[in-house]
Amino acid sequence: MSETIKEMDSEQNSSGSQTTKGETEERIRADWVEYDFDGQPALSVEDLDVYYGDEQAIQSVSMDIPEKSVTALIGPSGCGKSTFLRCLNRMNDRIKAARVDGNIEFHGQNIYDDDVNLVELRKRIGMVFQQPNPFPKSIRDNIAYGPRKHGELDTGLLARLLGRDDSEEEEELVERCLKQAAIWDEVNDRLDDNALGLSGGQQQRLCIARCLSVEPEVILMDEPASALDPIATSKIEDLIQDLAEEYTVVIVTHSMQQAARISDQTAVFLTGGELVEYDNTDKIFENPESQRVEDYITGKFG
Ligand SMILES: Nc1ncnc2c1ncn2[C@@H]1O[C@H](COP(=O)(O)OP(=O)(O)OP(=O)(O)O)[C@@H](O)[C@H]1O
Repeated sequence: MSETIKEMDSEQNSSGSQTTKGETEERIRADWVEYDFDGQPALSVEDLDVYYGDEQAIQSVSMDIPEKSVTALIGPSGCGKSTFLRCLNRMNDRIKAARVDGNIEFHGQNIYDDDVNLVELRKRIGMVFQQPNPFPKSIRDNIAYGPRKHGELDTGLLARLLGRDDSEEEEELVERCLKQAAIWDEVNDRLDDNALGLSGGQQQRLCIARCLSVEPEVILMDEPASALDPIATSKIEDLIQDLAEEYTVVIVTHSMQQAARISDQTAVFLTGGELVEYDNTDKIFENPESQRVEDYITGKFG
């Protein structure tokens, strides 16, 4: 693998002539060691390229993301981890300069097909960001907002008058999501308080509970603990591992220790948006195939 990368860096093939993009992609694929896992992929990424204007941020990435497990995306700053993560629920569509080529299959459909309903897609593939971003509303409303918006909960005066008040269902949903996100015990006596009054770690767990309220299958997390202290981080890490029993979690992290602690498989991206190695987390950290990955993990660069 490392030889391939060196060759690619020089942009010359063995006969000394310039390498075309097609040849480069072919070589990435030819050298690629497929990550073999038991079970089903939740998402299958094939030949993904992402450009911001003329700059390529992701280069011909293919990978299957196993369901109900934690997949960590690691690599040095600017290597494309967040860009890749945002492709998985089409958040890059919101960035004007971004252009995405390739396929990402979710339940047999390419999420980049024209007829994909983005609201529905992002409901099934939710996202948690680096900075906790609760709505400036009550704790209860943070959880109930999504289901109300999607028409799954009907509450309030009109609903009561029409005899289809879902207040009881809402109470159950709020409790279930807050319990799943391991924050119920800390907030159950103040559900009507403003969420902005919670600590950073509590706000982040509330955001995870909010994401769960619309019953996603996949949860994308972009450095969800990087703004938190070690105790809050540890709670988020425990929570992520618990969630992976039911959900597929994909997490971008700058912390190799965190990836090693909580993930089942790790994908290592290196500069230029190449996915250089993707394997079982123990294998990546103990015996990587690629010299460049070993150098990165042992701190020789990055
Ligand atoms: N909205 C944008 N517009 C233009 N270029 C962008 C945009 N977002 C990212 N990039 C560029 O794409 C490349 C990959 O960025 P990205 O944020 O995905 O990397 P990263 O690995 O997540 O970095 P970090 O670890 O620092 O968050 C970088 O060169 C970055 O400058």
